[in-house]
Amino acid sequence: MNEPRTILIADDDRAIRTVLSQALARSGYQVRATSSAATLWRWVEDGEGDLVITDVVMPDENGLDLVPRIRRVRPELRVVVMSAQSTFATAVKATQRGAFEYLPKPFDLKELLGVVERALAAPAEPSAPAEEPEAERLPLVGRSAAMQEIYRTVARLTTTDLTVMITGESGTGKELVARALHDYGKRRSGPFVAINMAAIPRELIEAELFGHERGAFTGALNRGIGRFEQAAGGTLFLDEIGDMPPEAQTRLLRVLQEGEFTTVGGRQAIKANVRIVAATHRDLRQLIRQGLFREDLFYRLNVVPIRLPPLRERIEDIPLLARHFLDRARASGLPGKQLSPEAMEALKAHAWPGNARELENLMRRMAALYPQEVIGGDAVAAELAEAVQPTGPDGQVQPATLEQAVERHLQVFMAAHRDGMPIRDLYDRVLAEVERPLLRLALGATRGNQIKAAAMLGLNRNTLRKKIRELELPVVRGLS
Ligand SMILES: Nc1ncnc2c1ncn2[C@@H]1O[C@H](COP(=O)(O)OP(=O)(O)OP(=O)(O)O)[C@@H](O)[C@H]1O
Repeated sequence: MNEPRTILIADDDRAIRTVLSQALARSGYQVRATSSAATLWRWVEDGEGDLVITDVVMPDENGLDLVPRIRRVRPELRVVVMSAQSTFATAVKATQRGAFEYLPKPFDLKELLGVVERALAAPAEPSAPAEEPEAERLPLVGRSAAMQEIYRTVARLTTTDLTVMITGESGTGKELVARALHDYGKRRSGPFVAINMAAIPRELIEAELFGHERGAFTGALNRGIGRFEQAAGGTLFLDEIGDMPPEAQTRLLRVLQEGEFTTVGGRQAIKANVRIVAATHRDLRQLIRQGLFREDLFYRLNVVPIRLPPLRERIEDIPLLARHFLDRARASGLPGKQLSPEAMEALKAHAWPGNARELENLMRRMAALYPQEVIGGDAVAAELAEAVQPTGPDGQVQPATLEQAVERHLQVFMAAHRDGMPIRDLYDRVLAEVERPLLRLALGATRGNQIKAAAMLGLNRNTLRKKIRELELPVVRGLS
């Protein structure tokens, strides 16, 4: 039988040491656990252990500082870093200093066991810790679970050249993530070149991307260098890839398959030397179904998908982001401002259809225009109420979905009651607000036929009757 593998754990939290030790022992590993970085270091120097799991903040030393030292004396020894300080900086530092994996706390034990298994099975590769870019001033802000997952993915991708597809609504930070992938990746000394498919006339996209020869089309007076060539040695960011015209898609697919391209009107193949990061706010799978996007190109681009969640799905990030944007506004010369707790609540209650960009714009506007140093809740509520809402061709406000429409109404309602009477029975009242028009419309569509209306709604007939009574809906006689 194989010798059991030994895992060294360093964490100053006794509960975590116990939980980890028990779980690992149950899985057949030998475990040694300590609360201090110094003891861990001694074990490592003595040649003990097959894997290290270490916390970041320990009383005597920072676990992240240990990682490169461990990698230097024991290059074969894998290190897993876990941290409650779940910022982008920690994830990037851990990876760049040579950690095998980074796990934000709290983590799932099953996930940890999976990581341990992978770490022990991975072939030993001596790695020189990369020289570190300044990780403290990292641009990505937010500590929600969703953002932590993104930090981990981005951190892992800094050591590869894999193609990445970033999806997310407008303003969620797609370009920022693309830049982070470049700035902290292997190609950071090369150029970062961005091209937005939606911003360039369709007939010029191929020439923009691949360059053109003199006389290739009307107006091509000289040879033009394309973005592929400009980005050589660096990263090419293809923004709004869903808007790429079909011919350009075919050409791009060929480049991805063959690793080389020709300019428009040219014949000589040029080697492509770019890392591709693509982004879109559109649903590419739907575009594929509609025949507007090539499925084979999608699979070539979607090697590592990163989905950026809308801001309303990570409300806990709003305070951090709001402060970050106010700090940035101050750094750019605007007066420094703070947000009152009520202002913060008002920000958290907003639906942010424009995501982080909308929040950034609001913070800049308030920093520039609001006279007091502390911004109050009323001021934020007033600004948000005035925020431009998406309008249709007839100038009517058009919330994108029923959920958004309901949310918007509820926000106004809540804001109006913030300082006044306590709200009661909200749940029933809101449901009644939705039920009333729903039943009215179903009855209208079936010309008052309750049997048909019940079938349409998927309700039992008696339930529908009861609801009609409760909601005091008018019954159209003679038709049911
Ligand atoms: N997590 C974040 N931390 C800090 N700033 C952010 C974050 N997310 C977005 N921002 C800021 O919000 C603004 C919009 O981000 P960005 O331009 O990257 O969005 P996008 O998804 O590419 O938008 P679009 O699809 O409209 O091009 C930028 O100024 C960016 O710096």
